[in-house]
Amino acid sequence: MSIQSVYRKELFDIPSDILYLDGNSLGPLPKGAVERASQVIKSEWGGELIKAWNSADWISLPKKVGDQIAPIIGAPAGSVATGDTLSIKVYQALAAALKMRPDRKIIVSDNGNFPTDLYMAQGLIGTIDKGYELRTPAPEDVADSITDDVAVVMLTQVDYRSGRMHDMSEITRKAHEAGAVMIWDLAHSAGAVPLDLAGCNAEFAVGCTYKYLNGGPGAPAFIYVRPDIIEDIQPALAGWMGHDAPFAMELDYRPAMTTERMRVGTPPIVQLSILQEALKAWEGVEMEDLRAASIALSELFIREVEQRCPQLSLASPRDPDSRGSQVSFAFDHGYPAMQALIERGVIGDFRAPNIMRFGFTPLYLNEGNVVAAAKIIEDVINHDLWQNPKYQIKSRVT
Ligand SMILES: Cc1ncc(COP(=O)(O)O)c(C=O)c1O
Ligand SMILES: Nc1c(O)cccc1C(=O)C[C@H](N)C(=O)O
Repeated sequence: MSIQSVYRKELFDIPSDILYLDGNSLGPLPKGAVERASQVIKSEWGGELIKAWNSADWISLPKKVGDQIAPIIGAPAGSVATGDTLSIKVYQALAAALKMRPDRKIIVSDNGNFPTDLYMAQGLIGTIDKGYELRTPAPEDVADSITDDVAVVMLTQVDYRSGRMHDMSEITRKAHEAGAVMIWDLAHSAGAVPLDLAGCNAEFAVGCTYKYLNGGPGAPAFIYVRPDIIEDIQPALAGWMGHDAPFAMELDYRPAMTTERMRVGTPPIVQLSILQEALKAWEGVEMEDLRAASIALSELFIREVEQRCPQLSLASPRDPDSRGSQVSFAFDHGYPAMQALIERGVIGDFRAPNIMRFGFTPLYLNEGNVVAAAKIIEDVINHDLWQNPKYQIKSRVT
């Protein structure tokens, strides 16, 4: 395997002066996206008006896109529904999972989870009867926290700050042994690491498509439900698009017999079309090859940065098998340093309190880019370029 085998930068529109190490937060623009969006807007919406639900088959788009995502996450066709935001999908999965264990009240997550997942859990248990408890042990204590009274284990596989990766099959096994339902958030995994959802047997998985899958800002989220349990799942957000016959306009909710029951309302057709176009970049990509390339790039980056900048300390697991597709360094002046890097064309991001985060996306990054980025990081750190007062103003959102 060579890094070249998955490299297809020609499919993306990335400014030539940018070294983009933030595809773990927002993927770049796929070249076909503009034409596709314009076709959907001008010809389909503009020309066909409401007829396009049939003539352009908008109605099937959420399912078609779910089937494109399925092989990337190791799920069978028909098991992935798309739409809404990831926060919504977390809520739906958790609500359905709690219904599956009515006699249990404990949810286990971890204190490294992305805040929205914890907030959705807090919001949900605040609306149902009292007695539910959300436990957030340290990630390394999760396995020991899965006791026989736990209803649901809800984790993000790859930690958004450090890139530390939970062992999906081992934790799922542990959860099932304790009689708990397992939910995985794959926001930082889908398109980043090989996944075998079917093999790990988890009941639910959710994820977003604007990171490694390059669907664009606000791209629809996805939800996987293990096919053998779908008919017993009671959707908490029982929207008409999850109904078995939405256009029958029945007064009572009757859920679709597939994962489509996890859909809620009208699908975002323009974003879904862009995502469908973006997912073409994955055709012919073997996830094992992508992983090998991701590890090669990440290892090279760590070596280069550690050699050049002893002031930065690795905040990701050193063992690549315990890391997703990102590398983080802790630096007390991480915020201004990242601003200085961005101004010099190296785009990563900063996460409080001191994490400089860099994503490795082998579809459009190669070794040359990694070495070039490390040289610019060396310049910024070793010449204290971050000390310029203009970088100290905390004006950036991300
Ligand atoms: C693990 C995780 N869950 C959820 C989200 C966000 O969800 P949403 O797309 O609803 O903003 C993110 C990132 O934004 C994330 O990293
Ligand atoms: N979803 C985002 C947004 O709407 C604006 C800025 C950043 C994001 C992100 O995706 C953040 C990301 N989940 C993270 O890992 O920090």
